[in-house]
Amino acid sequence: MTEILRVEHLKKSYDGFLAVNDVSFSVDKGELKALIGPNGAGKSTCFNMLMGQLKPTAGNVFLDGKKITGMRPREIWRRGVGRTFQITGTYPSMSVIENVQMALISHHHNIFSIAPRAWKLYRDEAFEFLRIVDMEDQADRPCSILAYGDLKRLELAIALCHRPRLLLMDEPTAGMAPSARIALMQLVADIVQDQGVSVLFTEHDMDVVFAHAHHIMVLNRGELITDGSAEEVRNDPQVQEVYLGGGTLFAEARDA
Ligand SMILES: Nc1ncnc2c1ncn2[C@@H]1O[C@H](COP(=O)(O)OP(=O)(O)OP(=O)(O)O)[C@@H](O)[C@H]1O
Repeated sequence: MTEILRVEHLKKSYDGFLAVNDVSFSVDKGELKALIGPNGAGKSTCFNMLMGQLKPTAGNVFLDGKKITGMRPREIWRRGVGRTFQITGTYPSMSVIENVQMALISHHHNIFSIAPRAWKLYRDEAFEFLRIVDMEDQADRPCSILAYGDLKRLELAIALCHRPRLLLMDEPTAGMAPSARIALMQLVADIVQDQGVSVLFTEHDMDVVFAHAHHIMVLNRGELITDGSAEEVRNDPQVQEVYLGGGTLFAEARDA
């Protein structure tokens, strides 16, 4: 497999406190990889450095072999790294398809196409993206009345409009019912397989992680303690110590 993302010796210190300490890993093309760890392990800090929102204290990030460390978020996004957030960012006053059309207008650099003409633009293409997330029958519904799980799927369609080669998903199933979580991640896994996009995601729900991730990395107190298959991670004594020996993650998974 060819790697799309390489992270080398990444470090982030907040006033002397090492939130991420010497983390190195890679993500392959077409890979669905999870970054897990207890609360405060450094997952968001790591994501924010990959996306350019935070400047690393040390270390480097390479996309397709090119150094992107220290680049602005927009430049990293332009190079093909997309992101979805824990809190969805759709426009509630618009319909489902209009939200996708807005993303396509931005993708095609057509931001001067102001309404009313704008709503005719890219409608067929928008339908294609809604089809990918199985929402074409909801195209003309206002976003404000969508169920939370549908909003998440819409957000995924919007992220795909920019044809990301790598998608970073920060707790994609946060706030969802357990059955809806599995369904959303199944959709993501299908997209990875059908579109060849790579996905790196953080997640607290272990059922979701172990059901879908090709590989799993475990971060604990800023350090990467393992990076392997579900089987390797499950049997890793350090991981068992973190989660069974007083860590919070298994408890959260059980209570979910
Ligand atoms: N801006 C900041 N200033 C100081 N400390 C911070 C800042 N942001 C995060 N931290 C600390 O860095 C550590 C890692 O935080 P981070 O949010 O990256 O963890 P996380 O694994 O994403 O946690 P969670 O699962 O709860 O979202 C925590 O101890 C946190 O308190």
